[in-house]
Order: sequence, then structure tokens, then C-alpha cells
Amino acid sequence: MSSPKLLRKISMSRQKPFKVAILGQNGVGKSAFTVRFLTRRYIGEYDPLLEKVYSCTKGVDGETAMFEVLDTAAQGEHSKLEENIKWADAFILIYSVTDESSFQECSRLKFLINSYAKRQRKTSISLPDGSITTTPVFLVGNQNDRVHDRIITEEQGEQKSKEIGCACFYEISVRECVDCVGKIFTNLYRLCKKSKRTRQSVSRQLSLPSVIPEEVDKELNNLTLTRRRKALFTVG
Ligand SMILES: Nc1nc2c(ncn2[C@@H]2O[C@H](COP(=O)(O)OP(=O)(O)OP(=O)(O)O)[C@@H](O)[C@H]2O)c(=O)[nH]1
Repeated sequence: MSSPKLLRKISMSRQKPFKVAILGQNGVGKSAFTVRFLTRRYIGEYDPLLEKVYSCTKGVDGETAMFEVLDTAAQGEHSKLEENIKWADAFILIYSVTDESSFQECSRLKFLINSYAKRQRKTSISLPDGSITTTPVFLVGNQNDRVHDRIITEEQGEQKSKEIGCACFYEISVRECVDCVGKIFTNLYRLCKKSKRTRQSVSRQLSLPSVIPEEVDKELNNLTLTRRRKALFTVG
């Protein structure tokens, strides 16, 4: 008989990781935020050019959740940003409360998330409370320990979050708060799970499949490739 440990390993290997991309202007604290979540430690300095995906498991509501976290680097290159947006299931947009341009950058990033996610047909769904959500995006104002350098108020952050359609807003200090970052990830995970459940139940009510079944999806992909190959042969 299989041991519980082995069964857990098998079920984990079948579980899809929850992919979260951390986006924001340079210097807002994306790496500090990511490392706080992964290790609970605060590390001050990082290589600004390094872009990395970290993988970890965390306990959420009695379950083991698999996370993949993409700590993005310089956001100048458009194609790279598009690739990162397409990769993720959910997003955390970070700005620094001491930096106006990092605050404005979040609007641009949210706009791009909306347009790229739409192209991927990550369509919006209605939540039971009547609100609409697309790909979940949280807005986070960081560095609020720097009280004398603050430029963006908490109210402005909240206002921006509503304006650009983020699901939640937080103001934190990655440096000062150990648990804040973990809570943000946990809430994002819960929201995505809830969205998935709602989507499935709505689909059931409409007697539609919640997602395209894997085998149908494969068949469609094969068809596209076959057609492409055919077209290539014809041209050749
Ligand atoms: N005072 C304070 N400093 C912070 C906080 N979070 C990050 N920092 C500092 O801000 C600087 C930038 O942090 P990073 O985590 O490297 O920022 P980043 O967004 O990853 O920057 P790039 O890698 O250049 O994109 C570092 O010196 C951090 O120590 C915070 O909550 N409070």
C-alpha cells in the first residue's frame, strides 16, 4: 500500500503551480518582497538585472499550495513584459510611496495586463458579490516606513487601485513587516481559487465545460499544426 507521504508527493506532482508575477518600476522593492515571501527574511540589496522564477510550497487553509514567483527585472523591453504577463496566473503590482513615477507606472502595467490577458482569452467572470474580475491583480504600495519621504498617500493608493480595477490594495513596508507579504500572497491564492470555483459552478449551471478538456485542447492544437504544416508544404 502507498504511504501517505508518497500519495502526497503524487498529488503534488499533479498540482499545477500558482504563477505570480511581481511587476513594478526599478527600485520599488520587488526583490525584497519576493525574498520576504520565500524566506521571511529581509535582504537589502539585489542584482537589478536578475530576473528569476522561484518555486516554493506554502500551507494555505490546511492545503499545500505550490507557488511560482517571477521577480521581474527592468521592464523596458515590451516583448519581455508581454511574455511575463502571458506566463502568470496573477499579478502583484508594486510602487514605492516615495516615488510618483513608480505609482504612475502601475497604471501602464495594469493596462498592458488587461490587453495581453484579453488576447489570451482570460475573460472576466462575475463573482457572487456582483463584482467583475479578470486576471487577479493586487496593488501594493511599499516602503511606508519612509515616513519623511512619502509622496503618495494611502488614500491615493486606494483610489488608484479602484480606478485601474485591482482586486485588492495594500500599503506595507517589506523592511518592517515580516507577515504582510505572506498574507498578500495567501489572499491572492484564495481569490484565484474562489474565482475558479465560481467559474466552474457558473459553467455547470450553463451546462458548459469550465475549461476546454485537455484532450480536446490537444486535438485543436494538433489541427492548427497540421494546417500550418499543410500550408507550408503547399508553399514549398
Ligand atoms: N526603507 C525601505 N527600503 C526598502 C523596502 N523595500 C525595499 N527597500 C529597498 O529598496 C531598494 C530596492 O529594493 P529591490 O528589492 O532591489 O527593488 P526592485 O524593485 O527589485 O529593484 P530592481 O531589481 O532594480 O527592479 C533596496 O535598497 C531595498 O533595500 C522597504 O519596505 N523599506
